[in-house]
Amino acid sequence: MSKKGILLVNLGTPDSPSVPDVKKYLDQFLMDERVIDIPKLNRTLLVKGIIVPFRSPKTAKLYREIWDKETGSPLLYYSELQAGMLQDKLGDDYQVELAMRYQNPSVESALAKLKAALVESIQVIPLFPQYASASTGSVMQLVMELVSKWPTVPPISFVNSFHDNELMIKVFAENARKHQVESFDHVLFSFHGLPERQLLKCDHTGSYCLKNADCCQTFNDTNKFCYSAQGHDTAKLIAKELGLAKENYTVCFQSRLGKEPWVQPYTTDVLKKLAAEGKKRLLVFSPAFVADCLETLYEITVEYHEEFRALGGEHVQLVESLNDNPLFIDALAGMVK
Ligand SMILES: C=CC1=C(C)c2cc3[nH]c(cc4nc(cc5[nH]c(cc1n2)c(C)c5CCC(=O)O)C(CCC(=O)O)=C4C)c(C)c3C=C
Ligand SMILES: [Fe+2]
Ligand SMILES: [Fe+2]
Repeated sequence: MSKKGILLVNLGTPDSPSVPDVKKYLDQFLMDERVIDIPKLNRTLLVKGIIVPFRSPKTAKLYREIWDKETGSPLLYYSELQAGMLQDKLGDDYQVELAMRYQNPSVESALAKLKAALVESIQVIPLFPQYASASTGSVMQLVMELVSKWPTVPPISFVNSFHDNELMIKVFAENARKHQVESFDHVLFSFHGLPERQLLKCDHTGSYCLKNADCCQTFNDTNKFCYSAQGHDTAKLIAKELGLAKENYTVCFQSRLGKEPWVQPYTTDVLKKLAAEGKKRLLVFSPAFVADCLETLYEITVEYHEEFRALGGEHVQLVESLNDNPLFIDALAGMVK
């Protein structure tokens, strides 16, 4: 009997923390028309002429800080564990493959394995809880481009987002409890940032998102594909699970690239505000990711910690990501049709 194919796709990571490998990774990532969504000539000049040559040595240094001698990139390591655990959970009726949108294992190679196994259908689960054109949308586009060229196109389906998945919310809350939430002065939900332009593009009405200060803070039928609205909802659900009052947490956005406005408030501005208010200890969730990666293990754990201390704060504590938590694997299994 033929199997059902499951394709898990995360963002991607360089093959090694060397400058040439980081260059290759950033080049492929930032040349994606959904990531730097400007005309191709401008994108090429910006990415190949400025960002890749100047950013790669700096980014390679950061990757060296988080690279494990035995297991390599944390993002790839946890993604492989997740795929293996999901395969074990689903059993022989399924074939689970892992791919990275950028670099390796490539989406093309993972799809080729499913094709060779003559799977009867493919379900794609982009490993991003909140939908963004630059992440989920990009995975969907690439998979559709590749599969559309096959002589037999199998039944194919996509998970669009899972920002409110109950088991996922429980795992984030469970991971936070390990740090005694009540011992912190304030809690941050720091999401990966996104250019405001990309948020506006995903506003189907063309007249809702960013039209007033709190338009994305409530999740509703009009903004259900909005990355910011989904993020606020994820934060609200985790806060509810922990019994956190509204005044004790803040949703913010990190990792801005370039000079254009990105979704706000920026995490660095929130750190400044909280330090000025005399807050000393912060607990920080990063619920845009399902696995620890450069953005959590370096940007939050090292950079924001140091930044906050320099401002008079004492400690920034990261809440571990979903990683290899069996409940998260149950969550993934629950998404499988
Ligand atoms: C939530 C998922 C992600 C979205 C949406 C996203 C958008 C986005 N990212 C950049 C630029 C960079 N991101 C980088 C690292 C990075 N980004 C994500 C996820 C999302 N990005 C992850 C999981 C990681 C870490 C990967 C790892 O190996 O651990 C980087 C590289 C690091 C650096 O040089 O700072 C860049 C660059 C843009 C421009 C963008 C949306 C337009
Ligand atoms: Fe990113
Ligand atoms: Fe919005």
